[in-house]
Amino acid sequence: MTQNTAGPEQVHRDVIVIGAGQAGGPLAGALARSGRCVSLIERLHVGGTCVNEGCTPTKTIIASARVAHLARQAEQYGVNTGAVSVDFGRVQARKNAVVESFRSGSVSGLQEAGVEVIMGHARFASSHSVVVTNRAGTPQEIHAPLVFINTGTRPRWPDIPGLRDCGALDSTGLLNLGVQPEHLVILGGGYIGLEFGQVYARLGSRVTIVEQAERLAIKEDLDVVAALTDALCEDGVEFHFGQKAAGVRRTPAGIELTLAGPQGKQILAGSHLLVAAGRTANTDDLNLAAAGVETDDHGNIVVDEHLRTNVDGIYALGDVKGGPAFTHISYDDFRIVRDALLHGRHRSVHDRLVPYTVFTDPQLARVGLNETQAREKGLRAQVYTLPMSRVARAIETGEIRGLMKAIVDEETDLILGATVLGVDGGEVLSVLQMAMMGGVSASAVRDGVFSHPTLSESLNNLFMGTPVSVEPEQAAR
Ligand SMILES: Cc1cc2nc3c(=O)[nH]c(=O)nc-3n(C[C@H](O)[C@H](O)[C@H](O)COP(=O)(O)OP(=O)(O)OC[C@H]3O[C@@H](n4cnc5c(N)ncnc54)[C@H](O)[C@@H]3O)c2cc1C
Ligand SMILES: NC(=O)c1ccc[n+]([C@@H]2O[C@H](COP(=O)([O-])OP(=O)(O)OC[C@H]3O[C@@H](n4cnc5c(N)ncnc54)[C@H](O)[C@@H]3O)[C@@H](O)[C@H]2O)c1
Repeated sequence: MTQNTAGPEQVHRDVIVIGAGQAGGPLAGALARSGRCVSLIERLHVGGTCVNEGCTPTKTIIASARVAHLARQAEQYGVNTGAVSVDFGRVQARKNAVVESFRSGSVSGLQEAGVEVIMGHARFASSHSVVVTNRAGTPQEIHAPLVFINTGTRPRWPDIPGLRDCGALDSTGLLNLGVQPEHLVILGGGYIGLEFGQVYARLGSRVTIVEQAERLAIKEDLDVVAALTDALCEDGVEFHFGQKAAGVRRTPAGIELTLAGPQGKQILAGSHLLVAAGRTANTDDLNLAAAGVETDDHGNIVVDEHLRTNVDGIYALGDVKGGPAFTHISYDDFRIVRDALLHGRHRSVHDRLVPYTVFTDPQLARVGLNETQAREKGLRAQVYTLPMSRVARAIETGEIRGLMKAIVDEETDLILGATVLGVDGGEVLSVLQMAMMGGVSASAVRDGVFSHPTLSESLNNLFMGTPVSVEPEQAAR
């Protein structure tokens, strides 16, 4: 239904979805297929961060970097390759082709479902209306009783003198850079810093990561962090821990970062600077005040366990609610909302496990509790550990870096959490996660029959080992 008034054209729909990310696109499709009239507003690319500048492009170039790495190791396997060189243009072209195919798949899925996709930037005009100027320059005010916000996040640029003017890149900028950096300096040793750091080191760049914390991955157990740090150093990544950038400036050769740490000031020069210091919710430009939607001190939208904001009929899904910022979580947010609205099933965000995998090599994958957390909680638990150097499959394939750990409840023998730092760690972790989801005990996994020689088969060995109790003096359950 369309009305002509002064100002923007007034349009009425059943549903507005803002942002075509990992929740917004599937939700718009599901609601349209259920017969609702749905407008999906997206300002840049359908598919959002994951498809266009996140998971898909990074995992595609990680694959190229892994091939370069293996080719350099070829001699150890008795294979001669000659000198290994990287054609950076072809690496980028392969990545772009995969991104394009995923993106166009998302677009055609929405078209088939009958979703009206409007390419433009949405702003709230009231609690249940949104103004958008589409790419043809036509302003519209769209009204709907249901509004879903899936606007995601963007890179956070720390407030460092000179940072904005020195030609630094964020992850999106680096993915689009046509040349391979000679010396990539990375500010931040989190997910993005580590994945990009190893990629570029393996492609042939010099890489230096500056991390303000005293070590990597502060949420992880110390033995896991030490093994990950060693693996990355072995691949040529250099680290500066406990250092803050006090300033940065552009030089004829690239950039120069002034670091301030316990040892005083230090200058670090590089050809390019990647800012990988976290991300900020895309809420500041939504005019949320007009809708009355509440945000927290960081600008994240506040939601309840069913993803409802404080305003009736407005939901927020994905990273914009402050994380956990993963594609699988955003997609599950979609399923929670879809099931509540279309199938009358009301699941809470608290009912799910939140696994994650850092796609370094070895991958760092984790679900549930680690040893440190079990100790902090004073749980009566056992810790099982198996180095990858004792996994038959890893020895055969020559990829023995890392370790597996599992935390098991002393009383029930159920798995409370696991960390796998190893080749294909994310896949092995999923086996342990399935055991957690199904209430399968550690003894049952120990005695399970798995194909030989797979990485998963080594879970027999993990639970055959002698466990260590989480420090008994702190056990208080
Ligand atoms: C480099 C990188 C690598 C990553 N790798 C992984 C990985 O391996 N695994 C993993 O699980 N996660 C990964 N992530 C995180 C993952 O990409 C996000 O968690 C995921 O995309 C979920 O995002 P979302 O659905 O909340 O929104 P997004 O995918 O961010 O989509 C939000 C969309 O909203 C649009 N938008 C914003 N504001 C407006 C507005 N006002 N009007 C209209 N449109 C708007 C944006 O253009 C965007 O398309 C990675 C992220 C990055 C940056
Ligand atoms: N494989 C994956 O699942 C994957 C991959 C990439 C990104 N992501 C998601 O994207 C999010 C953002 O990634 P990210 O790496 O930007 O953030 P992050 O929060 O993972 O890491 C940021 C790091 O930068 C450091 N830092 C912050 N300010 C700094 C400064 N001024 N100087 C030096 N160090 C500084 C922090 O201490 C932290 O270690 C992640 O939290 C994750 O949810 C997931």
